[in-house]
Amino acid sequence: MTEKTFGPFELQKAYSTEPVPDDFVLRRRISTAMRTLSERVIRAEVDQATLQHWAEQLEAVVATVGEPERRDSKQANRKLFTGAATIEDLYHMMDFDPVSGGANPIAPQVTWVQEGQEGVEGTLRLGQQYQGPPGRVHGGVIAWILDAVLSRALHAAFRLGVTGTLNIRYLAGTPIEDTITCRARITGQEGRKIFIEGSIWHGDQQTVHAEGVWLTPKSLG
Ligand SMILES: CCCCCCCCCC(=O)SCCNC(=O)CCNC(=O)[C@H](O)C(C)(C)COP(=O)(O)OP(=O)(O)OC[C@H]1O[C@@H](n2cnc3c(N)ncnc32)[C@H](O)[C@@H]1OP(=O)(O)O
Repeated sequence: MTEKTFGPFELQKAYSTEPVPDDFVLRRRISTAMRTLSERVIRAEVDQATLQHWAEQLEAVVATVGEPERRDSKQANRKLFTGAATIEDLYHMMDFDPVSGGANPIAPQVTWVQEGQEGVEGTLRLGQQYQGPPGRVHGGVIAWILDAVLSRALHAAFRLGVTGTLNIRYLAGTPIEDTITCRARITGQEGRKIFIEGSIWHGDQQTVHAEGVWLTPKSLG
């Protein structure tokens, strides 16, 4: 049987509907364990002997992993633009994303509840490792997440671009260890410049407003 292949506009749908490749089932398990571990060890009240034991066990895992060769993600990207990307290629492009990528151990996991031309909405919960002021999410982490959420609104509208400018207004503290909601939508376009706005909410309270300009590359615009 010929393997199914995909182009840029099928990427999002295929990623959410095709079966997860076997190796990504395992890559996601590894990343979930690493994310859980990083949340649990932060500020853990344990004795010196326990810390020593954890350090040795983790150093042993790092030594076992070594420095494996990596696949070149540019190749998968090129295949996508000619409609020749396999599901494995799509996972190599999407699943290591630093926000929401299931196979990236540092990626906060967003549950997308809406994705379309009219905008995107997702929920997430950030743990202790993302704390800035006590009980609140670090401002830089908020910018990191919103860059990805506003980019997602661009992709959901079948457009491509890179962040040119991202302005963030912190309206109130955003809590860690509770569910927060992120939203974004395209508000306008002038030539290659696409204007996007976004927000973070805790319940009914808006804690962050963001607006930015994304630039479609000259080669595509
Ligand atoms: C291809 C898709 C890949 C998707 C991957 C996921 C992306 C996730 C989001 C990211 O994190 S992207 C990474 C962070 N961003 C970057 O690394 C971008 C680095 N900067 C650049 O590559 C260039 O500076 C940029 C493409 C943004 C602009 O260069 P150009 O040579 O295309 O801009 P040009 O000088 O031709 O200006 C075109 C218009 O855009 C305006 N402009 C240029 N840079 C701007 C900027 N930085 N912000 C806002 N507007 C900008 C400029 O004033 C002008 O406006 P007007 O047409 O009205 O005169």
